[in-house]
Amino acid sequence: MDDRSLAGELATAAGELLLDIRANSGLTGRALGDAGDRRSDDYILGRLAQLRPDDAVLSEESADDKARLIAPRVWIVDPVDGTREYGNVDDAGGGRRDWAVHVALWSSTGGGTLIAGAVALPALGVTYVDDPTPVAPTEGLADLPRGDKPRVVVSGSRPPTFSQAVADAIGGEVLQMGSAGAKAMAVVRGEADAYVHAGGQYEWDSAAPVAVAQAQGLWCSRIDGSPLVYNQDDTYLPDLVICRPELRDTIIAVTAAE
Ligand SMILES: Nc1ncnc2c1ncn2[C@@H]1O[C@H](COP(=O)(O)O)[C@@H](OP(=O)(O)O)[C@H]1O
Ligand SMILES: [Mg+2]
Repeated sequence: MDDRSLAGELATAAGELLLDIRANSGLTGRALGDAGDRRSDDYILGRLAQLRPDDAVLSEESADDKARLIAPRVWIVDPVDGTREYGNVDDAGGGRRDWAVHVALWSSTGGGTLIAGAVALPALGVTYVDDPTPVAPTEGLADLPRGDKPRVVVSGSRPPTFSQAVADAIGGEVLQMGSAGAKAMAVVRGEADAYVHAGGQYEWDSAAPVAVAQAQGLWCSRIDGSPLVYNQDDTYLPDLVICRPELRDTIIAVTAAE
């Protein structure tokens, strides 16, 4: 199986596991988030060990083996992105939909680049991979259908200070949503036009979403316009912009000034 298909299959299967735990474990909140993180991590890393035994792995939920710094190929995994939203479950076993599973593959070729990625949105039953085939505009992740105004999606719990300034610059509005993967896929799905973040994040929060968004021709960078660089010793990668390419200059003029 090629790397893209494997990324997609692992993210999808981990998402199904997470839905099952959410519906049947009786857990909620933090305990559900912890159980989901652990089970999804065990599943994805177990499968990678079987199917790609020579590759290194960086995962939010496993100890960081620094052997990855000299490895030619590194899988960058977030077993549950939007853990807080995943744990937010209602009595019917449903709940919030803005959480994701991230599986990306980094290669040292050409100075280091993302060569595959998949973002599953299990609560919506969809998985996006780094495929250039255009994604048809799709509603269903945002609570409200979009109107005429461009939309900027930001963190619900830690929105950047410049959120409104970015929205004003493009004549748009701010929409809060959980999960970096869900927000990036909201841009891929056409439910939003830009995702901006600042103030803290790690490589696993953005690697797979960026691999998918880049394949769709979206602009992805740090808020100062510089490239996002992965598989670093320090995995802290605190800010990003993912947007429609025609909005890039206007948005980065605002975010770079912060
Ligand atoms: N200031 C910050 N510092 C560290 N991580 C942050 C952060 N803001 C957001 N994140 C991480 O980015 C992901 C998306 O956050 P948000 O939903 O707020 O947009 C979450 O990942 P996890 O759910 O995998 O922990 C969250 O922990
Ligand atoms: Mg995350």
